[in-house]
Amino acid sequence: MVIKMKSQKERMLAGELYVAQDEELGRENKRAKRLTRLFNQSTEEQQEERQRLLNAMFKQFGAGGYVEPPFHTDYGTNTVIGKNFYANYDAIFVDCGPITIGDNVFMGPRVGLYTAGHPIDAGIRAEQLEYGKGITIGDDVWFGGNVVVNPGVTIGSNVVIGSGSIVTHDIPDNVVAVGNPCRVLRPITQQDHDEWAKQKAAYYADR
Ligand SMILES: CC(=O)SCCNC(=O)CCNC(=O)[C@H](O)C(C)(C)COP(=O)(O)OP(=O)(O)OC[C@H]1O[C@@H](n2cnc3c(N)ncnc32)[C@H](O)[C@@H]1OP(=O)(O)O
Repeated sequence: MVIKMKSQKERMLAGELYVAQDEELGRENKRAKRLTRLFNQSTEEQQEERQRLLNAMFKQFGAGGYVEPPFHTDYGTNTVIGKNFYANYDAIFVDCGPITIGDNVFMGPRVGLYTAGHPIDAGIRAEQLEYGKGITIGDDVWFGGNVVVNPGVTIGSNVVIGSGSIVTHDIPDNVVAVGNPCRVLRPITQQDHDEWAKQKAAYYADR
């Protein structure tokens, strides 16, 4: 009987300890570095080229999406992004674990999705063993600037995460959440809808 050893990539995506100094992972990391370098060096006149690079970079990049350079990611191939995505400058997606982002997600500048973790034990950490835990984000989420999302976190749908938040635990649907550690500030209600519908009506009446 032949017992197939799991690859470091398989271990990584399964959330198990793995070693990143590996041929397959090195190749995929190099590919991401090349694509992000080309993307980050592109100009505002090269929108078609930017879209091509974004489509090549991620496992899936939904229609109508845009990323403002500079952008950085470890692999890109472990990240699935829904429709109408927007990330402002300096987003960093460390996708050692899978990153899944729904539709209509907006990110302010300097948002970090960090799936990677290293052992708390210093001796084992120095042996280069590490792990990734996936991050999942629902539909209709707006992140303020400088938000950090930690490994293993799930954020629901129809959520606003305030600027500067460090999201260490799951966040449910239909809330504004803020702070370090990020906690639910309040629900998003019909009153929010009515207030913003009033402002929208005033905008269109004024054009
Ligand atoms: C796609 C892009 O490029 S976006 C551009 C970047 N923009 C940003 O980063 C702005 C993000 N906006 C925010 O963080 C806003 O504060 C929002 C949307 C979370 C505000 O939500 P609101 O429900 O209107 O909250 P409001 O401003 O009334 O504040 C309520 C309380 O929460 C606190 N609070 C609001 N935002 C934050 C925050 N980011 N971190 C910590 N506390 C906060 C307020 O201080 C206030 O506390 P208090 O009651 O003790 O005074």
